[in-house]
Amino acid sequence: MAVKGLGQIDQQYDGSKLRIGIIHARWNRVIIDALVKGAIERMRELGVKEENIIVETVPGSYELPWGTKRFVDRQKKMGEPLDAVIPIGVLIKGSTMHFEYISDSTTHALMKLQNQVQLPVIFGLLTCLTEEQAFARAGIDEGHTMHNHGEDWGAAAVEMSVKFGP
Ligand SMILES: O=Nc1c(NC[C@H](O)[C@H](O)[C@H](O)CO)[nH]c(=O)[nH]c1=O
Repeated sequence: MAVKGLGQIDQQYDGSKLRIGIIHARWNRVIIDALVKGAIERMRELGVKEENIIVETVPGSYELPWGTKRFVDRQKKMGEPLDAVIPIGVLIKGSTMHFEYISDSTTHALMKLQNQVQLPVIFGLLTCLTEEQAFARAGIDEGHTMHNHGEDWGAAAVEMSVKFGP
């Protein structure tokens, strides 16, 4: 069994009554698309209906906190409230401190957002030092050395919604 990662799901939660949002950044798009696909596939396996998985995008990871808040508010206003939301972004270290500042500020903002929106906000931010690390965590590196972390995020969204929903 994998030492790291979600390992065994402790039980199959029924996602058939859930509506879950995914909001993803558009930087590092090939990796993003694999993560989003993994999250959707896992949620579909857990019974979440295709029409109840709503996908939105923002320019980059730094826009995820504000975009997520407005996304949740908009869905509520439309009468189609979300049970959980999965912000997804891929930050890859460059030659400046940009990576550190966005990673740290966005992580804290997403954590705090849960209390503001009173919903599970799943942590879907990959903060990688190299492209290889990012490809591996999206399950699309040469040797498929790791599972697609998007699957974990989809499973976490369903579990948190079912266990701790209203
Ligand atoms: O710089 N690298 C990255 C990045 N920068 C853009 C930033 O998130 C934001 O969109 C702009 O600063 C405008 O506010 N956004 C990412 O998602 N991944 C990166 O690796």
